[in-house]
Amino acid sequence: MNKRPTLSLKSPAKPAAPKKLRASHARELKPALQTHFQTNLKPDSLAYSLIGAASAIAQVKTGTNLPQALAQVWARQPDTTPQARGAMQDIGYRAMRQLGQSEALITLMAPKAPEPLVVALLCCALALMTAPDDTPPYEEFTIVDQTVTAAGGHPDTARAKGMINAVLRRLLRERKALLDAALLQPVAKWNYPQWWIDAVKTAWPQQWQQILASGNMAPPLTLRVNPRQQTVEQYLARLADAGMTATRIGPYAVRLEKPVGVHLIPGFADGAASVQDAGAQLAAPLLDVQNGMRVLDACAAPGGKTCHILELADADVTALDADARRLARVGENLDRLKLRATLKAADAQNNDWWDGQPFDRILADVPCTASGIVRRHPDIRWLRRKADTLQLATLSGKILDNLWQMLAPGGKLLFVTCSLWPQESEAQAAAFAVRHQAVRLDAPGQLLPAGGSGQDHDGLFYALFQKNA
Ligand SMILES: C[S@@+](CC[C@H](N)C(=O)[O-])C[C@H]1O[C@@H](n2cnc3c(N)ncnc32)[C@H](O)[C@@H]1O
Repeated sequence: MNKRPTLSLKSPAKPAAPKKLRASHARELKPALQTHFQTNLKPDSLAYSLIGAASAIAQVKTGTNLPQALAQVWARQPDTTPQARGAMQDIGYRAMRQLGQSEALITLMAPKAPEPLVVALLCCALALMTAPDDTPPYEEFTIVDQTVTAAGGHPDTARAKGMINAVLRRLLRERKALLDAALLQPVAKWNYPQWWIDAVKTAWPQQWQQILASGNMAPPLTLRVNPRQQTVEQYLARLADAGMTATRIGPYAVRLEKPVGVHLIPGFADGAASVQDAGAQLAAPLLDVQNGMRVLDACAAPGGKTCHILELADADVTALDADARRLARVGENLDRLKLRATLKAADAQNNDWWDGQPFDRILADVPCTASGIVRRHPDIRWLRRKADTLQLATLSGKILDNLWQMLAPGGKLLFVTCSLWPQESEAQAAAFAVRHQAVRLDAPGQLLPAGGSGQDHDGLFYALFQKNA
């Protein structure tokens, strides 16, 4: 894998002066009024999925992450079928990827700023009607009709039925003019907050457009084949027998042509394969763990890299995470793969949990802004604030300093982030090397996100250090 994936870039278009949002539209959205309302819409209707997705989007606008917001909707509506969950998830993720454009369209068309759930419902409908590949997943008139039905099925949106109908029908009539006007604003064109666009331009002046665009693509389903159970070739044959087309894109990485639910992945329940991005699969081999070594995975949950380390070597692994609930998922993943590690719920900034025995290898996959994995988590860009970068870089610096004392002479520490911001990644690594006179070994450095038929991975950063013997 190249250090810095290079892709051909078009020269940036001359930026047009952005149109100002009206003050009433620019204000922070209020939380949805009746978040506990249970709809009577039919669970197999698009209207049901639309109002569910809209409720989740309204919660994201108040600071909840999308998976959690969707889980809250499903908990409130226990009748939601697996198909409806899938549809809500799909609509919710599409809405997040196109939020900038949809909000700009609403500003252009709505007479005054609508209530939060109305905006969220419109964002869901507009994301379906303006699908980036020009193939709406439903007939456009069905989307309009079902959105109006959805609005009628919830007290926070019922009074806006007429306005919603008018807005969506106007989009059908005046699509090109409206989109041309909306896309003059960078936030609408790129679908990221302005500070995020500026930060990517500053950090990656040659690649910023490609980076922003790749963050808006739906991610592939990449699997990590468990070499304790079979070779990659054997697993590819198993996939082919199941009628699934897949390509090998890394030493253990296999990308499915069509993503499927985990329950449909051959051998998943028995640990034949796990879901993991191809870039994330570089960590365990880079750490170079040998049988019998003492290894610390200091920020382990949900355990993707812990499990990969144990698939490659019979090591004595301690998996640490500050979040006990997330740590439980490491245990579940280890059980599925029939692997063993010592789990500790503790803070990697402290050493009160440490028995004083040095580790031969330490993996520090530190908490970060996650700006490199936005194609998987399109809500992150709308939830993060600019100041988070500095706060998280300060925390990860403390974690790294604390872990260094636990490393045996001659041992290796792998520092990983899923960030695109140099403050969290290269600048952090360089400062760390100076503070501790750490030897820097060969590692990929910043991997910019890449998708498509060639390389395919998230945006990750790797720096490998060795302690003088
Ligand atoms: C990037 S995720 C780790 C992903 C994991 N290595 C994997 O591959 O599945 C970062 C993790 O750090 C944990 N974390 C945050 N602050 C921490 C701290 N002070 N000490 C230990 N873990 C922490 C979070 O709970 C989160 O699970």
